[in-house]
Amino acid sequence: MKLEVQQVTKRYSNKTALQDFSAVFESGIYGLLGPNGAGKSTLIKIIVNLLRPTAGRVTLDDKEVSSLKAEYRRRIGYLPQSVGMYKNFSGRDMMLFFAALKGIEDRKEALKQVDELLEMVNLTKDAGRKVGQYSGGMRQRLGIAQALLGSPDILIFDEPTAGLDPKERIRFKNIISELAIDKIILLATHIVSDVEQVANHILLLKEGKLISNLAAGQQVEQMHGKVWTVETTKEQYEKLVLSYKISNVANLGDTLKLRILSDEQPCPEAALITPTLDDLYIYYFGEVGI
Ligand SMILES: Nc1ncnc2c1ncn2[C@@H]1O[C@H](COP(=O)(O)OP(=O)(O)OP(=O)(O)O)[C@@H](O)[C@H]1O
Repeated sequence: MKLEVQQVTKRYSNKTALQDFSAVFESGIYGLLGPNGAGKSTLIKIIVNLLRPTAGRVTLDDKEVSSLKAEYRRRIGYLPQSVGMYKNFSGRDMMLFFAALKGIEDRKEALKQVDELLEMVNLTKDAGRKVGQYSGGMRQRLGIAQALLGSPDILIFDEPTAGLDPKERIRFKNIISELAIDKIILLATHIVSDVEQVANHILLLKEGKLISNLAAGQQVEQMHGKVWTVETTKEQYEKLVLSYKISNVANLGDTLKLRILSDEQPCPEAALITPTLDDLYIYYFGEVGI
């Protein structure tokens, strides 16, 4: 299975949201990382064939996805940033409705899948409650469950952990890891920890351009020799922050312990340390991805 995005550009009137984006997705988990407005949702909508690119194309096993229609829709599970739901439906009925949209016609099969997925996202005991009474996190979990209906072999999640508490975030990551065999999974997020440890590949998207696409380990590897630690006074910190990107500041009482991102040693006392994906994010995007 090979999903290929070929030189895709998307312009919205005077805004270029995506510029000449190319990537090949084969089975594995791909993390698409970028700050708000980077173009992640635009790319995803183009991949799932909800939006037409201004230029370029998307193919699945060399066939253009726009020509595959229902066949392609059946193979895709998609969690948009916001899933439309009927407030008066129970969680289970909402899922049965999604199952019908997905083309799962056999009622018994639909019920089986719905109950399994509700269990998977920890909503079994709330399955009979109205969706209108669900918390944001519960609705998000229902959204995740609907994406998994029909066991699609391509799963695309836009900001999947929005509204989830830490325990549910871990649960989501475990679900994804278990499902990953022989599937293409794409997770778009600005939250580094969403893709850390779970993604095999990391794509960095900045202002509509793909700036890096590497195996997860290689992404972090490229930061070797660029991450420094140093203990400073507040005054020294105020000087360093003007010239360097700082990925973390720990308050030690009288002093501050800094993580500095720099190609050269920022000050004589600075020592090199092992980089993380957080460091990479701040190196490229200059902001904290929490
Ligand atoms: N329908 C639209 N019309 C005009 N501009 C748009 C439209 N949709 C998105 N944009 C712009 O395109 C750029 C990319 O937006 P997009 O939603 O793809 O980014 P994103 O990385 O998903 O960000 P976020 O996480 O905030 O959704 C942004 O500058 C956005 O304002």
